[in-house]
Amino acid sequence: MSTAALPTPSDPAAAPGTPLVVRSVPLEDPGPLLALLPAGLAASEVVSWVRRGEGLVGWGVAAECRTRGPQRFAEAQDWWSAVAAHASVRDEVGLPGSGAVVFGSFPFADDSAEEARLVVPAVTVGRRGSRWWVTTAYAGAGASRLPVVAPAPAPEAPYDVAFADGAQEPVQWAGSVAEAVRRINRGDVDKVVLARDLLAVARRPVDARWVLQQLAARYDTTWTFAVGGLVGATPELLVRRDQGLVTSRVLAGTIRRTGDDVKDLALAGGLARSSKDLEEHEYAVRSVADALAPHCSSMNVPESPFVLHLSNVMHLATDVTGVSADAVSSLGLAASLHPSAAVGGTPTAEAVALIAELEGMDRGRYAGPVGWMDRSGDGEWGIALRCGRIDDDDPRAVRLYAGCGIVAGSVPEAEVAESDAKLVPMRDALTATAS
Ligand SMILES: C=C(O[C@@H]1C=C(C(=O)O)C=C[C@H]1O)C(=O)O
Repeated sequence: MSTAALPTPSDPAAAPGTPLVVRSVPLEDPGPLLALLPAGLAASEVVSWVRRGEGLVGWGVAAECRTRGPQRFAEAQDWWSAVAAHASVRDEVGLPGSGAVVFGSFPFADDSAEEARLVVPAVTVGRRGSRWWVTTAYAGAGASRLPVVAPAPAPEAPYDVAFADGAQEPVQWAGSVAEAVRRINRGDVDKVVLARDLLAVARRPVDARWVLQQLAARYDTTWTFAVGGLVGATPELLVRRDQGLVTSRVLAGTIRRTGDDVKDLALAGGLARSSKDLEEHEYAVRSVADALAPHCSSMNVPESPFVLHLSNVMHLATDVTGVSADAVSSLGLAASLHPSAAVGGTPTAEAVALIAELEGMDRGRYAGPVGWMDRSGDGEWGIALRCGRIDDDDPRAVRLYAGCGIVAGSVPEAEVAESDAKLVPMRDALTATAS
């Protein structure tokens, strides 16, 4: 694990490990959250967790931690507990997300070459309902200067983007799906989620702010996130812990939209009755309910799913809720839920091994938990889906990912089409032009 409390403009000489000084104050409405992100930042300096105009955005780095391997969640938790315990916090707002807050994004696999990224931004702006605030964080002594919080110049569209196949071409990936179906029929696993990647390369660095704004405008029921250069809009909330209430939105079972509302309504009805999709969904709900049960005193697991409509696809969805029965943080809950059967499979260990065998790629932080947490451990963690990773070293390059739950009844060509539909949000965000 490498940790560092990086210098900020207010304290250029801050030494690693210096306690953080954090202050939150109320703000007048400064304009849409995503419009406040300053221009000229590296993608890795931008954080976002925004849904329907509410949530958090941040920039700069007051403290950060990187870690990898099977202990990545525990190490991240230990680092944040120590940072939070030593921080000097003055919170004049007192809402979820005010005060000291950390953002994080974790690799899917224990053996990923990618690191988990934890960051406490130098500046965080939050909105909950009609209340706004700004939080500053810096390492070391020195006077806190309140930053200017105002809409920044609009980002430019990515320039001349070309797409190339990733680890497997669609035909090859269809072969991997067919092999997964054979393994399921042989009894190796009940369900496995297979993903594919795509490489987008622009002629100029991609501005994370552009991607975030495009995604938020089109997918208003999703959480628009950015942490450590991973940018996307996920419809799936792995877990929220908010003052003792635990919530998870489980998705599994998907159908593409046609764009014709009448047809889509009929398709939604078909999805809600499809035994293949209901089976796939049931595995995902079970895996979440089983993982949360030890941490909850009472739970509500609805018997049948509802259909969640997004602009590109519709999903079977179930909101599981519970009352927290222990002190496990939202990150601890996310760690015990990961990987749920929505992105891994059933049984978990066998499915994860099959993913490593058949996908032929490192998922990086795709399909891993992404979100934020405060000092009390409350926070929100989504599953990093419908996303891309802007390359740290070459910000013209973005790797996109999408996956599909495979069960006995899956048809390879249909899964290729479903994965294409799941790539649409990021593809569109990268190829849209300024209006
Ligand atoms: C794996 C992805 O999505 C997951 C798989 C789904 C499915 O197979 O129906 C639906 C929602 C997500 O839980 C993805 O978007 O990459």
